[in-house]
Amino acid sequence: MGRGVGRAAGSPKPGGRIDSGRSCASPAPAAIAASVRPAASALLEVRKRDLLLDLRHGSFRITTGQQEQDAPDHDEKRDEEHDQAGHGYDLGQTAEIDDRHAPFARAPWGCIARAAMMQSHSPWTGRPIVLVGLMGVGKSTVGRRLAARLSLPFADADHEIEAAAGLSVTEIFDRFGEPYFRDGERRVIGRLMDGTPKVIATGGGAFVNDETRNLILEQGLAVWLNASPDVLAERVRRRDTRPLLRGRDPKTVLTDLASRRDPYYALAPIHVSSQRGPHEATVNAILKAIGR
Ligand SMILES: Nc1ncnc2c1ncn2[C@@H]1O[C@H](COP(=O)(O)OP(=O)(O)OP(=O)(O)O)[C@@H](O)[C@H]1O
Ligand SMILES: O=C(O)C1=C[C@@H](O)[C@@H](O)[C@H](O)C1
Ligand SMILES: [Mg+2]
Repeated sequence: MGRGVGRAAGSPKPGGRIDSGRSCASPAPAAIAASVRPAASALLEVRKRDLLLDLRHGSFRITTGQQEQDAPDHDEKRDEEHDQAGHGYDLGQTAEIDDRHAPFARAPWGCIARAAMMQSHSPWTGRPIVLVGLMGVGKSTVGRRLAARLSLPFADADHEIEAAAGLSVTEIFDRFGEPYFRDGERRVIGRLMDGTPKVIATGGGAFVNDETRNLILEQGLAVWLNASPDVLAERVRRRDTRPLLRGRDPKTVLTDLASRRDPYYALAPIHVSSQRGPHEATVNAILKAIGR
């Protein structure tokens, strides 16, 4: 079932391009290997640094005593209601700088400001802030809140693609296939990266595309939102709008995607972990990480 995107029923743009631009040729295996090698070595470097700066203590915890609830990214009113009601679990909730790639993993709250400064290799200078990461991590719902906190426009790449195509993401996958969606995604993000300050939530696979990733890294400030497969699987179960998960066990798929995509996401200069907890905790962690 697709997300409603305000299209004229039965009048998709037939076989047309989702956005203006060039078509995307599949990368040759050698090109993929060349792209992955620096990603893996970057990851290794970060891990080495993590070992040297061993700040592994407690966690920044917020307890709201309520279950984390669904908050569809396109339903702002409902999202806000959930926010006011409070998200999360009756256990301690965590929003922290990424626990594998940052030197201040699981640091107590008092350490996070200092740690965030250490992590801010690229403090925000007004470039588009681009959220990347796996499905369900919160790019859309956190991104919209982040934009509100910074008084910036917000754009959701998935929604932009849907609006341009007059079809939901699921319908685009079904009618035209994933390569067509990826091509549209690349061009839509190219259009969104217009140099003006804004927050952009990407689709989960966007940052894996070499051209898209390079554009974001060159012209934006990429923030990797990360969460454990358990947390992701809980979140994505709430909506049946992700074609890559249809009829499959979400945790299995997300664990597999994480192993393949994390080396790419790790190339983002800012890493923020979004574990169980309110969206605002993740927003706060991002703001600290980008020096705001
Ligand atoms: N602290 C939190 N951080 C992020 N998401 C949360 C949080 N608490 C609850 N959620 C919920 O997780 C679900 C997934 O979030 P969202 O749709 O923003 O993910 P996404 O990264 O945009 O996924 P996709 O790549 O599929 O678009 C939503 O229902 C959202 O409300
Ligand atoms: O991780 C992915 O590949 C995807 C994530 C979603 O945001 C959508 O872009 C689409 O469902 C594909
Ligand atoms: Mg999204």
